Amino acid sequence: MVNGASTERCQIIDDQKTFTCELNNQIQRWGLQDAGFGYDVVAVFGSQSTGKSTLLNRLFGTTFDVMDETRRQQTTKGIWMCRAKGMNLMVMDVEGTDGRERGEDQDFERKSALFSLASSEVLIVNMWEHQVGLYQGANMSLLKTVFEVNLGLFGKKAQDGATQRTLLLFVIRDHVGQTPLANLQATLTSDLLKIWDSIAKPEDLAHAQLTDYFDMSFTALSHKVLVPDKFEADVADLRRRFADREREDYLFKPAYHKRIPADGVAHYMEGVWEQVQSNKDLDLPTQQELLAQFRCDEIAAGALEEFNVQAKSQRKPVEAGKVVDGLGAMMFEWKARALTRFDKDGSRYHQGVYSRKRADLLAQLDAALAALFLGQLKNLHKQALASFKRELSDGLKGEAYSFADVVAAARAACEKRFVDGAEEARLKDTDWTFEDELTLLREEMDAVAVQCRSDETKKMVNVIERNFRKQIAEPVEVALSKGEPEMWDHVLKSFKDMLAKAEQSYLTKATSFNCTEEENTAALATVRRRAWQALKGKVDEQTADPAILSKLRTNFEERFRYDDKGVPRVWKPEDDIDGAFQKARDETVLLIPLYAHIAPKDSSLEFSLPNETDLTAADGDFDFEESLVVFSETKQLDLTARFRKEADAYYVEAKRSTVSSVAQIPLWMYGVLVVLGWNEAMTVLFNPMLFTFLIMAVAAGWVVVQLNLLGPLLHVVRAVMNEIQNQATRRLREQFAEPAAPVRQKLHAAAQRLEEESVD
Ligand SMILES: Nc1nc2c(ncn2[C@@H]2O[C@H](COP(=O)(O)OP(=O)(O)OP(=O)(O)O)[C@@H](O)[C@H]2O)c(=O)[nH]1
Repeated sequence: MVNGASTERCQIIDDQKTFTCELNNQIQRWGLQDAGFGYDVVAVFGSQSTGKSTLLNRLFGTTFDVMDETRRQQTTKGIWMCRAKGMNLMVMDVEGTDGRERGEDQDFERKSALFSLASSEVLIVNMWEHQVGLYQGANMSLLKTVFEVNLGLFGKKAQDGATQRTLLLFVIRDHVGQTPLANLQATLTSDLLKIWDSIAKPEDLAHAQLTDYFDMSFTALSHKVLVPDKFEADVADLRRRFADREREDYLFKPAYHKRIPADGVAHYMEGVWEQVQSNKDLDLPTQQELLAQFRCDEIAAGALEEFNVQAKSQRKPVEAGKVVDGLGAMMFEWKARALTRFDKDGSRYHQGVYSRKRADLLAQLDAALAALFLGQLKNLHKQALASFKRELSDGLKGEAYSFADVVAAARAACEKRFVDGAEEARLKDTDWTFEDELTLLREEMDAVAVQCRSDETKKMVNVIERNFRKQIAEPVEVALSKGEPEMWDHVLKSFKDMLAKAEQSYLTKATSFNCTEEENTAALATVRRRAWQALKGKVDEQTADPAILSKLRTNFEERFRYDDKGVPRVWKPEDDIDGAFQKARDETVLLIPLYAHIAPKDSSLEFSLPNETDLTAADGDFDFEESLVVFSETKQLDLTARFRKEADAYYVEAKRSTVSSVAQIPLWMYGVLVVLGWNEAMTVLFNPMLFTFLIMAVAAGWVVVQLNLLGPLLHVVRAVMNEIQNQATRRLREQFAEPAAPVRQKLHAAAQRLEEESVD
């Protein structure tokens, strides 16, 4: 047999007694990885070259190497494994015993037998018919050792009290039929019982029976060479006993199964082999626990890896502050998927270990998800607070709103959104809560509402002040322009009426704000003070220098220039201008002290502002008593002086108007003019040409005036006059310049002559 690896079979333990690490992959290639408990293992035990590989190949369609007929030499070395054709069955071909190649070293035989027993459900004990009854030939000595060691192995009862059973299937080869199978069976059974009795048993298992641990079955196969057809038929029948679950003599009974899931077989066998190798007593429960730990860790790691990939996809947005829709559903799915994956493969292993590892995995999953949950809560909190602010500012637009209703609606909506989101993200099977976050959110929303209320109150006070300022302007202007003794009464009455309305409008609105008594008191104080300041502002504007002087002037004019009936006076020389002037001036001057203090005649109309201590800093310092003074004493004197000067001008003007009327041309002068100019007028009227000229001049004048051409005409006339003047000047210069030229020439010639004479 050649030790070459192939895809079909796999050497799990080589002749150097090393376990291969390829088995797991091979099981995958055989397609048995996910078989769970739905697979079986069978091994063969027997002397070398007794047709073991041949039998396995025929029975299970495996591809184990078979010895070449011509060379009787050991072919199977170590232990090989192959998947049976058409069955979920792993078949182990074990190196034959009594091997000449290994001499007297029975160590490997003992180990491989132990390993086969610990791993397989059915152990085929293969022997020639003639070996039956022979102690050495039938490997009875080896079986004795195996039984002994196995008592330690199988003797330990499982937690449920059951023992691990294995079927020993004795296959007698080359059965010629001379000795019936029943006889051979009886011989073998008695030999086995003898061996069992002779082995050294632990004290607590002194009465243990062979049948407590092993089931035995016997079958004979006809001679392969002498009666090949019969041999084939026997093999086929035996094959059916392995394959057909319906048969009564079906060999793979559930009791024989080692309860190792297919995906853990490789690891389990490796562990068993290590223990066999280290010559320790095999402790299968411990082995199974170790295997369970190893496999559960592996399965959990696989599940966790997939889970982490899924969780990572949402970690970034959550960390970036985004609220991930449907995060709870996703987390539930990832978690369920990881647990299902773990349960599917892990639940087949040792239950204690499985439960422990499942709890570990669950804790890891929950820890990873809790971070996402907390992140989502934080983001929901932020989002809820932001939308609360937004909804408040949207709801508080316009005039017709109830602050309390807007706040309550926004608060309920945002809280609901937060709770819904948090509830969605919370995994029901955890003890996660979001109460603290909700409490915090409520507190923050309250703080925002309080701040908003304060802002709104301020805004409202500002609006009231603005309206007040607009409304108070007219009554103040009207009252102050008259300058009557009761003007301050009118001003303060209007002021008080308007202030009452303003306070009422504040209180109406404030009710919906749920403002506290202190807040209302403070706001009303501010309203009163601002209203007073608005009034004072208007008064100041109306009593500024030009305005007050204009008012005094108007007042004076009314007294001086109009008579008692309001008719304008035309001063005559005989009128008492001085008396009227003095009276009007003095009466007007008396108005200055009236304007100087805001003081009503009716004391019930007096207004005062208490000394407010709770006014905000923005309102600044304010002295009410000082605000009642419009003009100081000095200012009054100044105004009086300035007014007097202006009044004097009126006096002078009045005086002048009488002088100009005195300087008028007397009427008789017009009579003299008519008499003296009578002849000239008659000449023009009765001369047709002059009269025509007169008519034309009048008509031209009328047209010029009608067409508004007087300006351009004057312009043209002026230009023509200038030109005439220029021309005249030029002509005159020329006239005087011409006679001077010959004189200059004569003078020039005389001068030349004189020069020449002096040279001579
Ligand atoms: N007489 C007889 N010969 C057989 C039978 N089965 C197989 N042989 C022959 O016995 C020889 C050994 O066969 P193998 O199947 O290689 O035997 P083996 O027990 O696997 O041998 P090792 O792996 O070396 O231990 C071969 O030449 C087979 O043809 C049988 O039922 N009767």
